[in-house]
Amino acid sequence: MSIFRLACGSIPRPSPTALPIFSSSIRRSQRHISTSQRRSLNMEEYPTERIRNFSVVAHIDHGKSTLSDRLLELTGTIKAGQNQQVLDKLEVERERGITVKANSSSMIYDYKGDKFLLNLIDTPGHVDFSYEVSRSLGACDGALLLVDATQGIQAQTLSVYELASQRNLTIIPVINKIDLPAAEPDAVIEQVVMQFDLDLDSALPISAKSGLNVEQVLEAIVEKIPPPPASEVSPRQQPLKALLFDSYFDKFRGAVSLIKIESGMVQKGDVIVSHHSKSKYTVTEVGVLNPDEKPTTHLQHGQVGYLVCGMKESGEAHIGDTIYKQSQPVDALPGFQPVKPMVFAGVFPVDNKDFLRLEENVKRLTLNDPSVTVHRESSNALGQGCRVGFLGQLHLDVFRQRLEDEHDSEVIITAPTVPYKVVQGGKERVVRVPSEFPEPAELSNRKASLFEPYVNAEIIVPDEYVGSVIELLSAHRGEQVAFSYLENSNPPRVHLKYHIPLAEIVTDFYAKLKSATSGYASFEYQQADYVASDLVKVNMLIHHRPVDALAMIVHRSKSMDVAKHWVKKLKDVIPKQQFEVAIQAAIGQKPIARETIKAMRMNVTEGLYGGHFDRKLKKLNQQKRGKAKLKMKAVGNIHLPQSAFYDLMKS
Ligand SMILES: Nc1nc2c(ncn2[C@@H]2O[C@H](COP(=O)(O)OP(=O)(O)OP(=O)(O)O)[C@@H](O)[C@H]2O)c(=O)[nH]1
Repeated sequence: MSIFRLACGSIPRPSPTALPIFSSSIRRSQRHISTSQRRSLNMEEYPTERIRNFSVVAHIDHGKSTLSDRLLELTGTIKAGQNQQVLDKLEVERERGITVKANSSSMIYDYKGDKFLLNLIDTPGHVDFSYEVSRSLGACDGALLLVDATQGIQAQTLSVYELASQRNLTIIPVINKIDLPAAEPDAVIEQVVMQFDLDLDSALPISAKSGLNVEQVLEAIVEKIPPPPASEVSPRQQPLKALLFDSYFDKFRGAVSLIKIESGMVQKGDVIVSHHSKSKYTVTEVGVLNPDEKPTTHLQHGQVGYLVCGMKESGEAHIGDTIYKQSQPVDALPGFQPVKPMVFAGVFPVDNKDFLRLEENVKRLTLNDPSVTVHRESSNALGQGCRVGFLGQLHLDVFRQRLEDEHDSEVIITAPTVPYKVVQGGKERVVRVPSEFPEPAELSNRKASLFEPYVNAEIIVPDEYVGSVIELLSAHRGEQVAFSYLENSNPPRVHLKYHIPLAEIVTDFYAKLKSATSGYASFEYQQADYVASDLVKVNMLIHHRPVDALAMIVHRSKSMDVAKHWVKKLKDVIPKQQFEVAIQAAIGQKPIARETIKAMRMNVTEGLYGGHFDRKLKKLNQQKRGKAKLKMKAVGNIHLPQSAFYDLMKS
């Protein structure tokens, strides 16, 4: 089951249209320090029983990155008092204070006289990035389930718990932010323990910010999370089997893979094979992230670290791949579910000359993100561009921001569309661009049937807002599946389950939910099924000519609202002409909404003073006749500048 989620923070936070993602190439390449500057760590000192691989999972903003910082400080991995989210290295992550890319760091913890190697894998909180959470958990034996003591369980707490328990991970509930006056640690502990059927004594109330009780978290990691399963045979005698769970790109060394060794060992000079591509590589370096790269003598059974082997393209480091030694072939590990993009948008340069640069920038940003797809697309109105597929709206917004932040490119991103299915002549095809949508004639003859993707959504909301949330969901064509109260919640909170079209939640749903609940709702979704649907394509016509880049596929019940909204928006950005301009929205040939931009009226009587009434009248009549001529001449001559598209899509 592929997982697609979108979360709505329960604390009001910056607009979701400005959040970040993708490749960690920039961040991680900064980690590379020349080998001579680094001392190798002897991994023989860390047999499996002294290793703990764990993750921190939580709803957004519940404090994962802050807790990670404290753990790194307490173990002396980073200097205390830096008070910055060490694992959030992307500019956008720092700026927005959110994690968008899973990250990891190893730390050495002295516990009762023994040294333990703790491998922490930080995960992003936003649900669009939950594939990152899922694959990070694949490298772990346990997870800290972090819950904000002022907010209690949120929609994503439920989903990350689900992901962790599916993988049979040991879960330690950690109740954070107990320093806040609004914190209710006892109630939240009870809520978490009851909801997930956990041991009451296992819950740890902490403040990641002040460090209160964080030492206990380290102790619990060692005591409660099991070490990776031990093997009877020494790692040197076992065949190497390593799971590639993440990668980043370094411009000097190529793709650097993050691996978990399931069996055997790997060291510099080994010839390894990718199970996925069967390509062979010679290992040039192995090590751990501490949090910067620290080379090690080798990596062995149970350990998590990085591996450099001359992979020139980031795509060669295939996430979920199994790595083995050339001399000892092994069966592949289960790997990961491939994630499919569910939101598609056209990305075009504001200036057509910039296309190649834009394409290169888009590709660079998506290098390390296997969930993104990029294909060339051309539009009559916008010229050459790319059609990019994302996991969700947030994923798209993050991409846009990173493109603008890191590559200094202004881009036009067309209205997002979801993948619809068309069954025609017994054949099924997926439509990701409105231009591929069947013509109304084909639909009216019942030669084609249409299906749209639905999701299973979960919302947790204080009961005072439940009425407005239900209203919002039904306005977005959602159907209620379940309604229940969360236990031990004060104020009472409702847990809603809905079946809702994906298209309804990829536009402004998130913002509406936040405003309807003052930010107190949490929301997430999983891809569900395809349902037969009465869909239409709405074409936008400017001065009777269709503008392909503005066409949209919508449910028939929404077509009128969408049409009115877009003709109005267009009216606001198209400059006045010397003739009247019709802006229409149409289904097939049939217009369903119209706005008119009145002609620019020049004052032709300027300079005629006093009683020249006849001359004024003559001038005005001349102007009228001139306009009629102009109107005819100018049919089809409206040129909508790219900058107008930019304003249109931004507004
Ligand atoms: N008062 C208080 N604030 C905290 C505590 N832990 C985290 N915070 C604050 O909560 C906010 C969110 O913390 P993060 O560590 O960025 O949360 P996160 O879960 O990593 O967020 P995402 O990466 O966006 O999912 C920040 O403003 C932190 O300073 C705590 O124990 N007490």
